[in-house]
Amino acid sequence: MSLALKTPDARSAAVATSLPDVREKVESIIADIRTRGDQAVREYSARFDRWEPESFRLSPEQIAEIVARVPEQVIDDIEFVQRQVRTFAEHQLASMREFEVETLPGVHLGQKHIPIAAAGAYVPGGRYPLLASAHMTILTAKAAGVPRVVACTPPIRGEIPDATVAAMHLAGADEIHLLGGVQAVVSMALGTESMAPVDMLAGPGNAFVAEAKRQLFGEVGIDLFAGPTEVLVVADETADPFVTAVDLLSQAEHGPDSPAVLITTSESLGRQVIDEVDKLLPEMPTRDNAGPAWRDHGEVHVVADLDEAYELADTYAGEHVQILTANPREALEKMRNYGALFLGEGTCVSYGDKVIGTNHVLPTRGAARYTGGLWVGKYLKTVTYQEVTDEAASARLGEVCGRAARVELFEGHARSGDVRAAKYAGAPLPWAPGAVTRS
Ligand SMILES: NC(=O)c1ccc[n+]([C@@H]2O[C@H](COP(=O)([O-])OP(=O)(O)OC[C@H]3O[C@@H](n4cnc5c(N)ncnc54)[C@H](O)[C@@H]3O)[C@@H](O)[C@H]2O)c1
Ligand SMILES: [Zn+2]
Repeated sequence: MSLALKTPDARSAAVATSLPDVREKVESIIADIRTRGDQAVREYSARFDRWEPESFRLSPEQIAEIVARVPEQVIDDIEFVQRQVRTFAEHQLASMREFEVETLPGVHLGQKHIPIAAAGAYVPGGRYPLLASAHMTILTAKAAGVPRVVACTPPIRGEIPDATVAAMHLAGADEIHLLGGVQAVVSMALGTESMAPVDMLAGPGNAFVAEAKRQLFGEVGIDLFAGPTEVLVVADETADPFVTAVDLLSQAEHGPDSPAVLITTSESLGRQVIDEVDKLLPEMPTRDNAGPAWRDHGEVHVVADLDEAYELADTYAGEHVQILTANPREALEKMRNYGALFLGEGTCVSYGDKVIGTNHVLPTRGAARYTGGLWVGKYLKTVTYQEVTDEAASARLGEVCGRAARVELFEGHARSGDVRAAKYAGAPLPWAPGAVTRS
C-alpha cells in the first residue's frame, strides 16, 4: 500500500486541462482550414500568434540572415547535440534489418524498409524556443532517408526564434515555415495553396497541437501522442532530495499542465523533496509554469519497497522515468511502461531533452503503454515482398490456398490458387475445365 504525501489538486487540474474544450476548438479550426485554406491559416496565425508575414515560408536568404545572427557558441552547441542525435539515430537505422527468408524451397519472403516521401516536423515554440525538438524530428527523418522534410515553428511573442531556425536549418529541413499551433499542423497534414502536404507528421506540442495531430491521424500519419511533458521519479533513501526536487521542477516548468510525480520507498526523502520544491519554486524564473504544474499535477507517493515502486510507476506509463536508487539498472528488468528511462544521478531528463542524443519526442498521457518515442523507424515503412521461384512450391501453395479460401467462402481467392495448382502440377480445374493447361 502506498501513502500519498502530495496529491494533485483535482479542482484546478480539471480546469487546466478541460480536454473537451480543446477537442472542439481544434475540430472547428481544422474544418475551417479545410475549406478556406491559406486565408484561414493566416487569420489563426494573426489571432493566436499575432503573426502575419507576407510569406510564412522562409526564403534561403532569410534563413542565411537568421543563422548569421546566432552566436557562434550557440551554433557550436547545436552542432554538438546534432552529432549526438545523429549518431544514435544512425545506430537505430543499422539495427533495422532487411531480410529475405526461404520458408519452403523456392518460396522467398522478404522485409524492406522504405523511407516515407515527405515528413512534417512540428517544432514547438509557444512558450520556449524548443530548438532541441528540431534535432529530434528533422534530423531523425533525414537519418531515415526522408527526401522532403517540412518544418514549422511558431514565432515567440512576435519574434523569429533565431536559434530554432538555425537548428532546423542545420538539421537539414528542406522547408522552414514560421507557423505554429493547429494551423501549422493542419497545413502540413492537408496542404494549402502555399504548402504541399506531407505523408507523416511528427513532433511534440501543447494540448492543441497534440489534439490536432490526433484528429488528423488517418489522413496523415503521426508519430505518437506527444503532449504536455511528464516526469516520474522512482527514488530510494539513497537519492539526494535537493537533486530530486530540482529534477522534478525541471520538467514542471514545461507548462502548467506538466505532471511531476515522485514515487519513493523513503517517507523521509518524500518529505524532504516537498520541502526543497517549496523552497526552490518561488525563486524560479519559470515559476508561472512550474508552480501551477506542481500544485495541480504534482504527486508524491511512499511505497513499501522498490518492486511496489516499479509497479506503481508502470501504471503511470510516464513519458520520462528517472531512477534515483542504489541500483538503477534494475529498472531495465523490472519496468515496462515508459517513454525513456534515465538511470542514476549521472543523467537526467534535461540531458535527454537537450543534449544526450536519445530522442526527446516521447509518449505522454499513458501512451507509453503501447508505444515508444520517436525514432528512425517511425519514418520508415516496414514492407514485405514475396516471390515463388519453384513451380512445385507454387502448386502446393495453390492447393492449400484453394482449400483455405473455400473454408472462408472466397471462391475467387480459391481460383487463384487452383489455376496455379493446375498449371504447375496438372491438378484438375473443376470450375473451368480446360481453361488453364500447361503449355
Ligand atoms: N511529449 C514530448 O515529447 C514533448 C517534448 C517537448 C515539449 N513538449 C511539450 O510541448 C509543449 C510546447 O507548448 P507551447 O505552447 O510552448 O508551444 P507549441 O508550439 O506547442 O504551441 C504554441 C501554439 O499554440 C497555439 N495556441 C496557443 N494558445 C491557443 C489557443 N487558446 N487556442 C488555439 N491555439 C492556441 C498557437 O498557435 C501557438 O503557435 C509543452 O506542453 C511541452 O510540455 C512535449
Ligand atoms: Zn523537459
